[in-house]
Amino acid sequence: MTQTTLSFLKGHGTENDFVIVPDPDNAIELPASTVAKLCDRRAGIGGDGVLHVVRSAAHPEAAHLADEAEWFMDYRNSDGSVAEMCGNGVRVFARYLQYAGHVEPGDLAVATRGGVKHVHLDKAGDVTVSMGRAAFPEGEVTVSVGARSWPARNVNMGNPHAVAFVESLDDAGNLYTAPPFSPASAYPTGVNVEFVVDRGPRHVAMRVHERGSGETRSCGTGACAVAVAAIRRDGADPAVTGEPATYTVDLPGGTLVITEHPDGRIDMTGPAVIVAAGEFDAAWLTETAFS
Ligand SMILES: N[C@H](CCC[C@H](N)C(=O)O)C(=O)O
Repeated sequence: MTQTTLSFLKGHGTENDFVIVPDPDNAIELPASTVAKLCDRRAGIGGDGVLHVVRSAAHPEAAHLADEAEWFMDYRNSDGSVAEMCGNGVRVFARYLQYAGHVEPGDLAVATRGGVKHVHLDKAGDVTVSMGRAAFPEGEVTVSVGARSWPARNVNMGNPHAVAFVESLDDAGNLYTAPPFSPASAYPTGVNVEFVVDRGPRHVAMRVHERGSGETRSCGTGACAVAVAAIRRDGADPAVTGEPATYTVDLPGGTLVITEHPDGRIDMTGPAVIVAAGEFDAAWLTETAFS
């Protein structure tokens, strides 16, 4: 019996890693169970999420964006859930498009569930994504670890974030489970929770428990949420000062540089690496058990 294989690649941005599934015509079914299999670090390929690479015109959620962005990043968390946006994912997605010869280095647009993102891609080195503007939903929220709780800043980067400033990153505990938040109504579809400490002027460090993936080594939208929360805590809001504010965000997997402009636009700059390319057995993908 001839085996049918499907291509995949592995990539990461500050060690937030992804299984890349090229599928220009949107022909590969990716239910949550299949995504979880691909992301399983023992029985599968392993990753914090899947970047399903589809031409915008071939995907019902992106066809309306096809004139603006030829490619759609159909992002999934490692538990199979769908998220509106993945900042590290967009950088790796752009690097894949270059690796596959679909784009030349320079400026390109990527369609996402959080809208079209504009990317600047050099031949090698860092990638810059224009992440759009942060929103600050009303209402106080708190996050907890064990018996301790902290007030958190509610920030939306297309996806939801709760940003808590703490004394030590150890205060976050082991982050094996999602930190409880209150009120429950604040995040009806769950939330990415960031714990932040200061490292110096306009320099912070963070850990994150990501919705749908658990603790990751890095979160691009989370780094943006942390930066805009710190900018406002520090009285450096560019809409008030008229000056852009640039913050360095250290994560367990690397460093991202976030700039907020007076008009609210946020740029994120960081690495994006294609690690490997391979093929997996299509039959394995559809088997129900982790045999
Ligand atoms: N887990 C996130 C999506 C991935 C975000 C993160 N990997 C990034 O780089 O922004 C969510 O469910 O909203």
